[in-house]
Amino acid sequence: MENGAAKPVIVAIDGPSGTGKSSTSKAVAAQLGLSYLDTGAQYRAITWWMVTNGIDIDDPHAIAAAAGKPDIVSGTDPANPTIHVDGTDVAAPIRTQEVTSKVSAVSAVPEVRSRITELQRSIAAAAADGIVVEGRDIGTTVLPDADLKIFLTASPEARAARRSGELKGADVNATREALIKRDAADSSRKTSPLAKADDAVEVDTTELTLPQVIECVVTLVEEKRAGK
Ligand SMILES: Nc1ncnc2c1ncn2[C@@H]1O[C@H](COP(=O)(O)OP(=O)(O)O)[C@@H](O)[C@H]1O
Ligand SMILES: Nc1ccn([C@@H]2O[C@H](COP(=O)(O)OP(=O)(O)O)[C@@H](O)[C@H]2O)c(=O)n1
Repeated sequence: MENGAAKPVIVAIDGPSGTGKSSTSKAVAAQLGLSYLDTGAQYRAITWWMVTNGIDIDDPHAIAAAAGKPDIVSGTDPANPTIHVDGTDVAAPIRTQEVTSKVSAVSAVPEVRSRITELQRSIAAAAADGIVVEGRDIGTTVLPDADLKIFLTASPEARAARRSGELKGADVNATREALIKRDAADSSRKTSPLAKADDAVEVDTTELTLPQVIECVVTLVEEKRAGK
């Protein structure tokens, strides 16, 4: 692209839980003036709706039949990301232990994935200045033509320590076991599992501070933009 208005840049950031996807993506988007989409919040929101409406989480047919019902709206300002279901602000209830323990089962259902994937693609297409989209299958399935794909990793110990620091007083071992179980479910599902895209840049954040990870990703985006 010639000098002038920059082409919208699409950045995909994937990886397991606690690797720093949300914190990194929000900060990178804010620094570069891009939109931000937390796709995990969308899967949590549809899971919250299923739980609230008494759908049997152990019955994939019941989940599939209901997948089209909730209206899920994501706000993409990195300074104030929002998530609403049928007009209700669900930012807090989607983070409960109950939703966290059920989200992998709901998000494994193909009808749920196709519904949410379509929503994600339309949000990305509407982002005039570009967007940072974080999740599990963004580089592989949702936005395979993204300008830059990052795959964040970290040791299970580091991830559990970060998460239990957030859930004040949570036992690190129990948190670690729950993370490992959720990663295994997310990585082994048939439809669009958690996976690194072949052309993604892998960044191991175990020994890095959050500002170091942010700087690394900002530099990679700027290099991509300069190379266009
Ligand atoms: N490199 C890092 N070093 C230390 N703590 C981090 C790092 N990256 C993220 N964190 C912290 O770990 C927690 C989980 O990060 P988050 O961005 O929510 O991860 P994810 O979205 O991958 O689950 C947050 O409290 C965040 O501040
Ligand atoms: N693109 C995505 C994002 C999340 N998910 C699902 O949603 C769950 C919650 O994602 P999240 O990003 O909020 O999880 P945390 O890493 O923040 O704990 C994951 O464990 C996956 O089951 C998915 O299937 N695909």
